Amino acid sequence: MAEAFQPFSRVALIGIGLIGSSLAHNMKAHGLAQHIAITTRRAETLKRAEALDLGDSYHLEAADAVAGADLVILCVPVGSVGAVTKEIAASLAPGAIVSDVGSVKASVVKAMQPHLPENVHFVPAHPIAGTEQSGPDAGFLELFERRWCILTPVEGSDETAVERLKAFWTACGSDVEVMSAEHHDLVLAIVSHVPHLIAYNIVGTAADLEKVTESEVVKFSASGFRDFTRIAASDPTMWRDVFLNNREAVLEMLGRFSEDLASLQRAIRWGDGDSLFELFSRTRKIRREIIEAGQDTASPDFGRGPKHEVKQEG
Ligand SMILES: NC(=O)C1=CN([C@@H]2O[C@H](COP(=O)(O)OP(=O)(O)OC[C@H]3O[C@@H](n4cnc5c(N)ncnc54)[C@H](O)[C@@H]3O)[C@@H](O)[C@H]2O)C=CC1
Ligand SMILES: O=C(O)C(=O)Cc1ccc(O)cc1
Repeated sequence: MAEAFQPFSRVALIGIGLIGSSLAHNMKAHGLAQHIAITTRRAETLKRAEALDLGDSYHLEAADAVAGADLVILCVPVGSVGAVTKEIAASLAPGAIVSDVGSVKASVVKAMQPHLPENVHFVPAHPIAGTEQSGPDAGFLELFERRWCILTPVEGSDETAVERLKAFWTACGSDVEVMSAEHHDLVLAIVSHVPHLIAYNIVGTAADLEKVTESEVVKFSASGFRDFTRIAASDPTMWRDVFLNNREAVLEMLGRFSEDLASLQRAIRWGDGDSLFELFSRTRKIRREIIEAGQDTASPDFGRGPKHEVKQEG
């Protein structure tokens, strides 16, 4: 896998939650970096990262971590990337590759790019791999295996830097695809962001109803509802930032979703079983195609995840 990979001499990970710590596990296991410098806001999280032996050096100042790094990866919520980039800009080494892992891309580019010096290579990235867990304990080596990682190079991005980052993610087990930030945001709105919103909404509605039905909603909830509760347990800060930063695409997809929901409502009202059956058959086929492609859920519920109990941050 990583045989031909030329290791980075120093990789700075800014933020050491689920994604940052999973990257650290990969860099260590596959020898992708000679030195891993870790930085995060809170001393307690940094101490936990050190206890887990995720890196080679630990810094409370992001600027200290990025000094001399040839790869810098921001692994923080998308609402924080602008402020973090501003903080590190003056300490970045000439020629460094600067990347991120944010679930939204156009707003990340807009927030980061103005702060970056001309002599670094900016290549935004998004691994389509995760779980509902967060914090440094949540990461695991296999997270990115056979998952997509999307790169959204900006205009004039250095080709060698893009290829280098592609090789890095490939060495982490990912299949890499390149597209524009805008296209990424539209696609992810429907396959990831709207589904999370639906989960937050249905669990919220059920929780409100619980008061009316005296706890019976949760007590008798079948597996369909339980699957939604896993997704609705995802990190509130991260997902607040996703919706605030992919507003247009999410609203567009929600409009389409609401129309289709209304037509289902009509089919039920008028006893149109054929329409219901046709849709449910189509969707069952999609699920089977996903399983066949080996892209089923990354949830620990499905046998993937850290072997130890996950202690949530904060
Ligand atoms: N959780 C998931 O399933 C996935 C998340 N992502 C993206 O990855 C990024 C990180 O997400 P997770 O690792 O899940 O989050 P997490 O909550 O597990 O970790 C975030 C880390 O960033 C630190 N942090 C927060 N604000 C900071 C700041 N201003 N400066 C320095 N450190 C700061 C936190 O202390 C924590 O260590 C987000 O942008 C998210 O959209 C991408 C793919 C999947
Ligand atoms: O846990 C799940 O079901 C996910 O959908 C994980 C996930 C969350 C956010 C991303 O940007 C990519 C993947």
